[in-house]
Amino acid sequence: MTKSGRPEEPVTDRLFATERQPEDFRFDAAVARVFPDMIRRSVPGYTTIIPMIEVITEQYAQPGSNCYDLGCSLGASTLAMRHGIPYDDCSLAGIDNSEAMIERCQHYIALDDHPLPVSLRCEDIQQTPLANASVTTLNFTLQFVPPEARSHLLTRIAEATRPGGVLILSEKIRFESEDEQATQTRLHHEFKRANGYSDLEISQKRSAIEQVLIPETLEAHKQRLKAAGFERVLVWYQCFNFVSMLAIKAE
Ligand SMILES: Nc1ncnc2c1ncn2[C@@H]1O[C@H](C[S@+](CC[C@H]([NH3+])C(=O)[O-])CC(=O)[O-])[C@@H](O)[C@H]1O
Ligand SMILES: O=C(O)C(=O)Cc1ccccc1
Repeated sequence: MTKSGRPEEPVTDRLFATERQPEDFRFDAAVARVFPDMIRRSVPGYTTIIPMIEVITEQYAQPGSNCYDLGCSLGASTLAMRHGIPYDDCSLAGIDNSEAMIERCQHYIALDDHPLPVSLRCEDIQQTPLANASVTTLNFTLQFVPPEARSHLLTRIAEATRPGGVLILSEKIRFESEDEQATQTRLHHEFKRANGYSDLEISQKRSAIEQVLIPETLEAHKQRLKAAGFERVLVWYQCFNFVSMLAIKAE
């Protein structure tokens, strides 16, 4: 933070640039500090998905409902939702279990001059209470929840969602076909290289996230969302192995 309590100017992600001891990736203070740069240079489509979350929120928010951003990090998706909600009687909550993220997120929310209040909670999304929801966002967060806990969370979200409400679910995915998996992974790595990451950075980050970020197939996501209680699931964005889905509750 600067002396004025504002987050400093964008910081370049060099966390994996020098040789490190293997250690699982965590959303700690070092990651929170470089996060805007890291996610923009690492996730193909992130800079398109954020403004589209605003567009989708505007379409599906319902008056008098609650909107949730689960795994809000520094609040990029939260702010997109805030700007999309066209009613002043909606509530918006951003939830993340990383203290470092929530602390910095408070500053970004405060810097955004907008009348809709945002409540930030440092909580595990697997336990956080959800009710009367119209739009819920999981923008690259479900992938960090243990696979065996994903159905329970999605069922809680579906049950808390009003008729006609939605879940925006963005995920890194894997592919059934070994060939496609190899090609899409290579293209993702080329995207990272084009954004200035070295081979060492790419390979050390890959090892660090291996046990932490568990991708599933698009088919597995679709089936589980339907079993959880969503009527329709569509893919509205894909770039390489990164997709965003819209899961819609029956009217
Ligand atoms: N169980 C959990 N409970 C709460 N938070 C969690 C949990 N597991 C992980 N997180 C949080 O989920 C966030 C995932 S980042 C989201 C980007 C954001 N949505 C964006 O649009 O900028 C995506 C990425 O880094 O690829 C991190 O802040 C974790 O602390
Ligand atoms: O960097 C990667 O290779 C990813 O798959 C995306 C990512 C982005 C931010 C934190 C963890 C993983």
